Amino acid sequence: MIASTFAEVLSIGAVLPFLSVLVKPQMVFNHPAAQPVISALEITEPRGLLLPITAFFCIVVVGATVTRLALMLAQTRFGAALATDFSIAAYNRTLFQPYATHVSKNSSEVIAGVNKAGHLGEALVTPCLVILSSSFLLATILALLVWAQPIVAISAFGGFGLIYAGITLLARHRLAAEGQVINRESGRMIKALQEGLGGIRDVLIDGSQHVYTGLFRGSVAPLHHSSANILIISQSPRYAVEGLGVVLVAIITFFLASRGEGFYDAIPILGGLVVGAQRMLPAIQQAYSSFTFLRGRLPLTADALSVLEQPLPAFAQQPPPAPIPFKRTIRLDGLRFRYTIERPWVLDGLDLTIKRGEMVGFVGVTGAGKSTLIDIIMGLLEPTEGSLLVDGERISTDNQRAWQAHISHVPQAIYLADGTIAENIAFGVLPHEIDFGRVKVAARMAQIADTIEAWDSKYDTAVGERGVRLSGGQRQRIGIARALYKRADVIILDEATSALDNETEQSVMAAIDGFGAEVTIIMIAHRLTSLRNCDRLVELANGRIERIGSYSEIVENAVAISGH
Ligand SMILES: Nc1ncnc2c1ncn2[C@@H]1O[C@H](COP(=O)(O)OP(=O)(O)OP(=O)(O)O)[C@@H](O)[C@H]1O
Repeated sequence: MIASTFAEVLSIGAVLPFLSVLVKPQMVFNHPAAQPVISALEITEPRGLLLPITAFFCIVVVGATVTRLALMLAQTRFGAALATDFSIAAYNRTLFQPYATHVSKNSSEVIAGVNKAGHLGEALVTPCLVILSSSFLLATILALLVWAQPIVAISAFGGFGLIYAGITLLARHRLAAEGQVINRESGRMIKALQEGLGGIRDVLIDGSQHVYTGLFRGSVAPLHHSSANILIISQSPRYAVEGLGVVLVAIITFFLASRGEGFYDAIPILGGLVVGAQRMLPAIQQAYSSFTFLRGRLPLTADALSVLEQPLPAFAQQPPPAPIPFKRTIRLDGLRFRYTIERPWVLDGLDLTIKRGEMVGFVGVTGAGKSTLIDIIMGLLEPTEGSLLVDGERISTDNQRAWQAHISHVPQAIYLADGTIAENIAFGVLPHEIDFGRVKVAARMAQIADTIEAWDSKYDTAVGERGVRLSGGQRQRIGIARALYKRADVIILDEATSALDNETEQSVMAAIDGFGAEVTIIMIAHRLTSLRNCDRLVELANGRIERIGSYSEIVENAVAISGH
């Protein structure tokens, strides 16, 4: 920045001797400061100065241009590097938020937050850098011009400054309002996109494309309108100032030329002013437009900073912890849970002990709290009151990671990544670290190996984005194979076999049951027959344990439990 400013100032300063040599060569030839150059270059007459001074002037101008370019490059690269860091930090911090935070937010809100953080570079850092470097350059050039021609410089640039200050003052409320619109509508735009594309099957069947296009238009139109307004506010003074600049040069020329020393004497000063203005006006404009951009993106910046301020738990910076010992029991002790203080208790005083190696099924009518309970057992949600104990040790934020290292979770809806079958079974493992032997064993146990091995590319077959090429039952078996690949000793199945036919379900369950006393299995299933291999069934009702018994004991009441 200093080098660029120095080069700019030098190029403006070089105008004076250059034009002086053109109009008053004799005076420069006799000037004491020119003597060392004259004797070094062995110049004998005034006109001989023309070539060296022209060359010097050109070199200085080229040098100034190159340093300006270098400064612009450095600023842009720096902004881009920071934007990358901000995006990664925002995504990382968001991923590390507790599950309770995630369930309390709309996913489009979360995506919009991470997205906004990615724009921090262009909305905050680059404008600040531009304002800083432009102000430094402006102050230096102005000091030089004031030193050379105080009255002319102050009146000319004071006029320009007043125009910018006036417009800034007038437009400040408008800018703030447009900034609010941009911030609000950029979030809504993501929401409209997500809802339309997320529910594409229903959109196609219902023919409701125009509804979602309308929603999208409702946010995109004000978003672009406000961005355009900010652009107009930031660009409009340029035209006024450019026009005024020409008028000012004409007036100053008139006064300098009519001062008596004649027009020729005024040319070097005028040249200096014109070059000074040519450098200063873009710098003022840049600083001003960066300021308006910064001002207009202030609400967005505030939102983005709040994403970056999300706390990182201590374990985020530590290597994965070793699993805590689990040899005997998982115990729920006076467990109560509610999502927020305003909401009713979902679980209201549960006491239960699950022995290692046991297969326990949870049943209960819809909304009874089964999913909430397994989220607590998995250490995703913290009990509001009471505790979850593993071998007598209370699970809290400090050791939840070490407990989760034991667990594999198979949800009803399996998320499939856009990768190969092997990558989806060894989910979260880098491709070069996948143990293919283990992938095959897991696939065989999940009753999906025959299907996969019948495909041309076998385990390297690509799964389309979100697994559209697989049937519901195939997806569930991939999910089960994924849990088996992890070789966890606690497997939690949440409606994980609902899309399988009875026969496949029984083969999968028999394979899982075959793990014996090493593996503890906790299951939820609406179809009671899915739970027939369980050692015990626990029936939840109104947030409490209604009954505990064997499959045959509970199944007598099957109709009442399932609510069907
Ligand atoms: N994120 C949440 N925020 C607030 N309340 C919730 C949330 N998730 C679930 N609930 C409420 O908690 C209660 C228990 O829900 P939960 O999903 O645990 O029941 P469930 O027995 O698993 O039901 P289902 O069999 O339908 O899956 C319900 O009343 C539900 O409305």
